[in-house]
Amino acid sequence: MTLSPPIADATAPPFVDGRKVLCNGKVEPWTGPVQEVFAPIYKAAGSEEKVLIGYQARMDEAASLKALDAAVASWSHGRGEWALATPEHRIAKIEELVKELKTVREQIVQVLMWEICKSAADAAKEFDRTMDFIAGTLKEYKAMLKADNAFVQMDGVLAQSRRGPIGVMLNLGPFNYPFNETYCTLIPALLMGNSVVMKLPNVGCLAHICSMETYAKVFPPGVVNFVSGAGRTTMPPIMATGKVDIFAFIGGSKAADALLKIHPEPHRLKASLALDAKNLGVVMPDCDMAATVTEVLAGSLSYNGQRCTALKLLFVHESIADAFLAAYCAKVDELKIGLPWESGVKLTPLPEPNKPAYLRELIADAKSLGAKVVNQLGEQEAGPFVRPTVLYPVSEKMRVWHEEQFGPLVPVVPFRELDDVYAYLAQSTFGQQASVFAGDVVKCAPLLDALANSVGRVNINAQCQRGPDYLPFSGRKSSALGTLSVTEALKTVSTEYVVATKDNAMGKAGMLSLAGAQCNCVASLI
Ligand SMILES: NC(=O)c1ccc[n+]([C@@H]2O[C@H](COP(=O)([O-])OP(=O)(O)OC[C@H]3O[C@@H](n4cnc5c(N)ncnc54)[C@H](O)[C@@H]3O)[C@@H](O)[C@H]2O)c1
Ligand SMILES: O=CCCC(=O)O
Repeated sequence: MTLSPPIADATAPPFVDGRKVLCNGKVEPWTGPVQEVFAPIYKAAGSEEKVLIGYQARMDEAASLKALDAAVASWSHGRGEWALATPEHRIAKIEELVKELKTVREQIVQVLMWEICKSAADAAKEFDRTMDFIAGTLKEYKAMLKADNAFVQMDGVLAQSRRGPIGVMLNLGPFNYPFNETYCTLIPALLMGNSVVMKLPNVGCLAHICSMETYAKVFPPGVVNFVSGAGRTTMPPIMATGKVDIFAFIGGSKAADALLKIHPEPHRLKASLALDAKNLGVVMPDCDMAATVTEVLAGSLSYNGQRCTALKLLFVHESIADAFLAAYCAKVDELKIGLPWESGVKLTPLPEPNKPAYLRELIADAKSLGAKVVNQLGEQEAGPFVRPTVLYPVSEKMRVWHEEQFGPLVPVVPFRELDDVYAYLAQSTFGQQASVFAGDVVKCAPLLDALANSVGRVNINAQCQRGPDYLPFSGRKSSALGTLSVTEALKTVSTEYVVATKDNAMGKAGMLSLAGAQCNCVASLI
C-alpha cells in the first residue's frame, strides 16, 4: 500500500484574514508585511501548491514594542484599572470572554483542523477542554477568595497572606496545542490582574486571530495585546527592555533559553516553562500485552506523536520484545491516515514543513547504527504525510535516543535489567513523565521510586498525558519550571504578599476591609 499526498477534498477551507493587530484595546488594520498561512494540504492531485487559509501580520520590532508599551501602561505599576479591579469584575469579564469564544467555536475548530491538522475529534476536544479549564480555574479562584485560613497571629502581630498580580506577562505557546496551551497561562494571569502580551504561535496563529475582536471588546485597553510574526524578530526586543515580569513559555527549550538570556535582570523575572520531553515507557515481561499495546499506541502516536506528553522512547523487556513488536506494529499499520475531517482518521499531515526531512534524518542515522524499521508500512511518506515508523533495536549511539522526535517515529529499546533504564534516567536531560506497564505492580516499586524521583508524573499501566487538567502538570530537569494545572496556575502567575498589623483593635474584619482586600488580591491557601 503506498501513500498518496493529501489533497483538499470538497470540504471548503476556512479563511482567516489576520492583516490586523490587537494593541491597546483596538483592532487596527496592519499595513506592513504579512505572512501567508497555508494548510499542509495540496490543492489538487499532481500539484504541490498548498491551500491558503489566511494571513498573519508579520510584525516588526517597533510594532511588538508598541504592544509591550500598551501592556506596561495598562499595568501602570499595579495602579492600572485591571490590576485594581475587584475579583468579581475580573470573573465577570472572563465569563464574558468564554461566552464570546463559544460563539466562534466552530470557526476555531475548523482552523485547528486545517492549520495544524488535528482530527475533527481532537480539534473539538482542544476547544472544549480549554473551556473546561477556564471553568475549573474560575471555580478555584472563587474558592481562593473565600479562603479564611490565611491569618496568622503571632508575637503581637496579626498578619494575612494574600496573592496579587505580578505585572506584565509575555505569553508564548506551541503549535501543537496553540489554543489550549496559551490559555493555560493566559486565563489565570488575567484573573489575577496581570496585563499580557501574547505572541501567537507562528504555526497555529489563526485560532487566536479569530478571537482578536473579542479581546478588544471584553478587556480594558492594553490588558491583552497580540504579537504575530517571527519570534526571532519580535521577541528579543521585548525581552531586552526588562519590562517583562512573567515569562510564560510553552514550547521548545531552545527558544525559551535564547529569550531568557536576553532579559537584563533575570533574577527578577518569574518564569513558567513547559518544555521538551522524551517520556519513556517501560514494558515489563508480565504486562497484559493487549492492554499495554492499546495504551502505548495511543500514548506514542495520537496526533502523530506531536504531544509533549507522547511516549517517545519505549524500553521493552527483551524476553517479550518480539511478541510486543508483532502486536504493536500490527496495530500501528492499521491506524487510519488521512485528512482531519475524514471519519476515524488517526494520523494527519504534519503541519511543520521541515518535520518529514528531520524524521528521515533520524531514521537514517538509526539505521546506519544498526536499527531496523520493523513495521511493514514504516518510512512511507508523501508530502507532509509520514507513516508511523517503529525503529528497533535503538541504542544510546543513535540521535533518536537523545532528541525529541515530536512526530510519528517510535524508537524501541530492548532491556535485560532495570539498570539499563536507570542508566538512561541518570543521563537524560528530560524529566516530564513516564509510564510503566506491568502485571505485578508491587514488584515494580523500586522502578516506580526511581521514576518518581526523575519525572513529574508516573503512570501505571496508562499512557503519559497531561489531563485531567486539575492535576499538577510539571516536570523535572530541562522539561519544566513551575507547575500548570487548574489549581496551580493561579499561583504560578501571581505573587504572595503579607499584610500585617500590631493594631489589636483592627482584627481580621478590619484587615479584610483594608489594604486592597476589596480589590486586587485574594487570600491564599497557606
Ligand atoms: N511541556 C509542555 O507542556 C509542552 C506542551 C506542548 C508542547 N511542548 C513542547 O513544544 C515543542 C513543540 O512546539 P513548537 O515547535 O511550537 O515549539 P517552539 O519552541 O518552536 O515554539 C514555541 C513558541 O516560541 C516561538 N518561537 C520559536 N522559536 C523562537 C525564537 N527563536 N525566538 C522567539 N520565539 C520563538 C514560536 O512562535 C511559538 O510561539 C516541543 O518541544 C514540545 O515538547 C511542551
Ligand atoms: O502537548 C502537551 C499536552 C498533551 C496532553 O494533553 O497530554
